[in-house]
Amino acid sequence: MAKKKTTTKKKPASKKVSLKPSKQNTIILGSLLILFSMALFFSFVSYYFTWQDDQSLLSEIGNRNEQAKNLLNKFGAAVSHFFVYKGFGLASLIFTVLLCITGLYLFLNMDKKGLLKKWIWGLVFMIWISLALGFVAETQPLLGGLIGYEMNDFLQDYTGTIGTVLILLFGLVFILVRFFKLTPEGIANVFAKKEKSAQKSTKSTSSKENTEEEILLEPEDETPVVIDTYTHKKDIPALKKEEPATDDFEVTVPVEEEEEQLSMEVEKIVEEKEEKDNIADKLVEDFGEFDPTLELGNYKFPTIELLDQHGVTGGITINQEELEENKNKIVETLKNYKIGISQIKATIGPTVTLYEIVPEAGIRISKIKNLEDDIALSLAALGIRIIAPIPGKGTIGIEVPNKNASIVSMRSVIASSKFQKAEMQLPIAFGKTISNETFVVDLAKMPHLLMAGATGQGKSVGLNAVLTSLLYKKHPAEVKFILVDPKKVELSIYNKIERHFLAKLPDSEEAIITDNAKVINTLNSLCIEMDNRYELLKTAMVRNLKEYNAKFKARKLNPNDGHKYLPYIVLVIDEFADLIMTAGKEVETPIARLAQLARAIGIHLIIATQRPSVNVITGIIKANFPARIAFRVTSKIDSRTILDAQGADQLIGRGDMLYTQGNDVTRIQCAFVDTPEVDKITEYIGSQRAYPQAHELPEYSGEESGTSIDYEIADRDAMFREAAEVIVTAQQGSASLIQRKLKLGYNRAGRIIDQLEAAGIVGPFEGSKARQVLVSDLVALDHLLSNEGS
Ligand SMILES: Nc1ncnc2c1ncn2[C@@H]1O[C@H](COP(=O)(O)OP(=O)(O)OP(=O)(O)O)[C@@H](O)[C@H]1O
Repeated sequence: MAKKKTTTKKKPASKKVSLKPSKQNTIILGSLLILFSMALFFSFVSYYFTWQDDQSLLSEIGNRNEQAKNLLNKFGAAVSHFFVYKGFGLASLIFTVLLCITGLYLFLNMDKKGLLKKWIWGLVFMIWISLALGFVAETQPLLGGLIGYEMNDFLQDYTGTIGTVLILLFGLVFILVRFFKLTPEGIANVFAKKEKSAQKSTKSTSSKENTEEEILLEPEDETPVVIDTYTHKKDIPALKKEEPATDDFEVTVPVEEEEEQLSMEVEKIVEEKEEKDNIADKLVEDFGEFDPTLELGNYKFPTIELLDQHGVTGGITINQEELEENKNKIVETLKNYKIGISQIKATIGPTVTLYEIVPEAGIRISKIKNLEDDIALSLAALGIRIIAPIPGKGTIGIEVPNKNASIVSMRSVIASSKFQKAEMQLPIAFGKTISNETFVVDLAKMPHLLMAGATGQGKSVGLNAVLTSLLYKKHPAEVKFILVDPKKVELSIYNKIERHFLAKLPDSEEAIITDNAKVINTLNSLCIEMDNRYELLKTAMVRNLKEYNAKFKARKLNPNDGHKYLPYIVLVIDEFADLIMTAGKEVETPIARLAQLARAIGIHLIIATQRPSVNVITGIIKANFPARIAFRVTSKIDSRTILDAQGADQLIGRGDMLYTQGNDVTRIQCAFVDTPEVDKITEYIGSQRAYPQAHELPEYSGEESGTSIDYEIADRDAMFREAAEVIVTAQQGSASLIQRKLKLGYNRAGRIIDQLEAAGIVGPFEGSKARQVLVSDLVALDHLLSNEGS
């Protein structure tokens, strides 16, 4: 089984300081309230019988020798005096009921949503009852209490007796309508029902009488007698059947139906709540939503100051002369070929200026397209690209490189509001488009990216731009990188963020993979991770990682069932051609598999190559990488291989690139981020508190270690014997165990495992599972090894 790491699981969610009382405390508080309400109830009730006796005692409440008659003695007399006499009178009993209900809610830990409503209604009742009693029993202050008396007095002074009665009536109507949900129709229905039932009873008595009559008439006949009353042929049964006594049915049946309809009552449906959701709600209520970033709660995102401005402070400087000159040259060249222009417009970008022309009516577009080289010649400029027509605009675009291209700094695109406000899962700021807009795309939507271009045209800078964008937007808990760098130097700067952002195989020492053999293991391990994640998604009944994580955050997935917060995994392969050349199918198959299936579970691939030939970017790779970036290439064929369109051969290099995600091709100037800047960012992140180790991928021992080679006994490792003993004692055939126990490197431990297999001590390689140990104990091992020599 794949080793499951539970770094996220360990997060002590309960660490969060909660101001809410604990469950025990609410139970205690609940029971206290219930008992207190009972005490009040008994006090109030007995106060009505003892108040006169206890009246004099109230002034000497502190005197221990005096005894009150109230059931709860002086306490009862005092609180009752306060609540009943000075308060709401008889209605104070409602207060004790409310207290008791509140206590029950707390004691049984019930959903407190309805409680507030009960209190509000309780208060309304108390006020109304005490006012009503204050009004009808003005001379009995104990019934309405001081509040009822005063309210009544106040109302009488201002509205008179009739006004007070009307106000009381309004209160009553309000209570009946809002609390008891009574409506005039409802009342009418009740009356109608009563009338009907009265009618029914009279009818049944009258019909009883009828039947009695009939019975009297025909005492021995049990068949419907009504027919007989009409036909008077009671003794001919055949006639009874022939004559459909329709009149009789009409009279008797419909009346009953009508009665049924009128008295129908619709019962309210009580919706059942899902048990699981309830628990989740409660957990969220108690601890808040699960926060994956909690373990590195103090993590600070890199600041914008770490990035350089590269000498660009303002926008692009426009050279009017150059603009005018280029415009004239374009118009002239076209005129030479008898192409008239009715309109021309220029859009200045960071590296190229787009001249949009509207040709005169009747000019063929293909004619202009064919003049690409002629225009380039007359402008004496490289990298002219003609877009005829510009999709969706009805114009023809001629892109002419600026004489002084301005650098698009990473700082400017990171600081742009478009990137800062991007509500994307994995936002990437690539650079700026030809119209100087920041170009931001979501890697999660791509869902995989292919970058190609001749050497030295800005691929590595492009990769750094992608990684930097993610570092600026994502917390270490949310995304993990797997970096493959056969060139060994390009991505090594990211070593510093190993324990924050990188993921690696459990046994590998280096987080950045430079060895092609290890790439195969990593890819296969990623496939295992993919399968595991799909399994988790399936049990969670969600369709993608976003939904899964949202459900996990809402505490609807139980970590004890293996659920955990799943970070995005971005696999970056810097030199893909090199990998395909050395490993071929072995890497192509897992890459294709990942590319086909991994989008839903948050694994995204970015592969870069400087050799965009068809044997590197094969059909199967291309089919699964709809998002592609082409930096400058040397031939039209290469451009076609990457983009399925030409144009990349006409780029000017230095980060000038074409991006496509399906049909449209967008020209972008890639943002420039230099190695020292990346160094500063990784240093900034790396110096902060990190996870104990890099994110671990599922264990996958490469198949190459499984090929059983016949090792000579003499060639065995010096630690062979110790390793065999460790394996046999633990009865677990894994290289990592040897590594840990004997403190060996991964490669050496792997070799020893091979030798153990050759010696018949462990079984063959079994994918992600540990190998079987074939020797049961140390005695058997001793026996086996001593017999080998002979
Ligand atoms: N976006 C850019 N803006 C300005 N200059 C750039 C940009 N991208 C690249 N350059 C220039 O081009 C040089 C080469 O870039 P980079 O190292 O990215 O090329 P590469 O395609 O990765 O080459 P290789 O394949 O050999 O690694 C950089 O040192 C830089 O001077």
